[in-house]
Amino acid sequence: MPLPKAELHLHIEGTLEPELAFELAGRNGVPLPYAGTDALREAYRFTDLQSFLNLYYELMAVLRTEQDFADLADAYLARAAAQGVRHAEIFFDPQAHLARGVGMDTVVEGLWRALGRSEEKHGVSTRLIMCFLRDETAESAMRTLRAAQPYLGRITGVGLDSAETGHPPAKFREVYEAATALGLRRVAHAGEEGPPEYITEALDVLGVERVDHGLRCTEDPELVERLVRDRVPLTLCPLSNVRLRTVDALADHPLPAMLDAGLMCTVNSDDPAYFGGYAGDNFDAVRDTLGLSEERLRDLARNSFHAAFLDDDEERRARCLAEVEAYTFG
Ligand SMILES: Nc1ncnc2[nH]cnc12
Ligand SMILES: [Zn+2]
Repeated sequence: MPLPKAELHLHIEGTLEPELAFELAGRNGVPLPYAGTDALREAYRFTDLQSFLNLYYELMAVLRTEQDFADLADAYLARAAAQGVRHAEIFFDPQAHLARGVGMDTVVEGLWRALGRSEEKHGVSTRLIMCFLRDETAESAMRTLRAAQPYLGRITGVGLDSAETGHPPAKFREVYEAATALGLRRVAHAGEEGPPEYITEALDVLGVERVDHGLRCTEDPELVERLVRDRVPLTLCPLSNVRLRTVDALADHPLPAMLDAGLMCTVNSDDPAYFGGYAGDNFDAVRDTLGLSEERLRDLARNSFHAAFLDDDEERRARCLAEVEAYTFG
């Protein structure tokens, strides 16, 4: 039995496995410029974030109907559950779908078909976090927030993703203010490829409650001190960092040093279909390659539930934390 954990950094579009991509392409009559799943997997050789995003957005073309989004989410939840995920906070990128003529209703209601049954079917509780594409305009983000207003019963928070460099968080100040006024929780990708200043800005200007990645905080000792003091959760994604060449090799990943520094780290999969593994695979990789002790792994699991947006279900948080304490490593 795997260690129970919450996954807090997961793009649902990044769970599109080649097999499902071809199945949906066939179902929807969408041509794919790859001979088959092996040829598609061959394309998963990324040099940086942008090289990945190009393929990530291209493959989304196969997602057209509510059932497509439901199938995508259900496949992820089954895999996540098998790797010990008990709670998942799932990002989606509405602008990437709206731009292709797929409506907010199709995306949210489709995802909800799977998420609404997840606790019963997979034993995984869920939250939905709507991300704004930071390489689009602030006006587009604001229009997207307005388009999502009828669905706020299904959406817990907002996030910020896509190409980071040259797109500082402050660009989205007004959108985050509006999201806050609507009662939404706030996270943002920062310090994945971008500088530590983007992390500070996400905290100060956007008021984020967690930082997605936050890897480059290690370059700024004062920022590290602040993140430790304020117990700001960081949603790290070790296998993603290797595939996108944010770190040279997993053995060089700063996770052990970040834990030593007292940072509230969590381990997540980001885009598991593209980066070689789901949440449990990321845990296994950091255990095997970075030599994290069982107590360190348990800390990561504890952190994940403490950092989860479970304030409206403290009973579930407590139950999951009790499972972490009771877990015996095999
Ligand atoms: N790792 C990542 N960074 C930024 N945007 C993303 N969108 C999907 N995965 C992402
Ligand atoms: Zn991400």
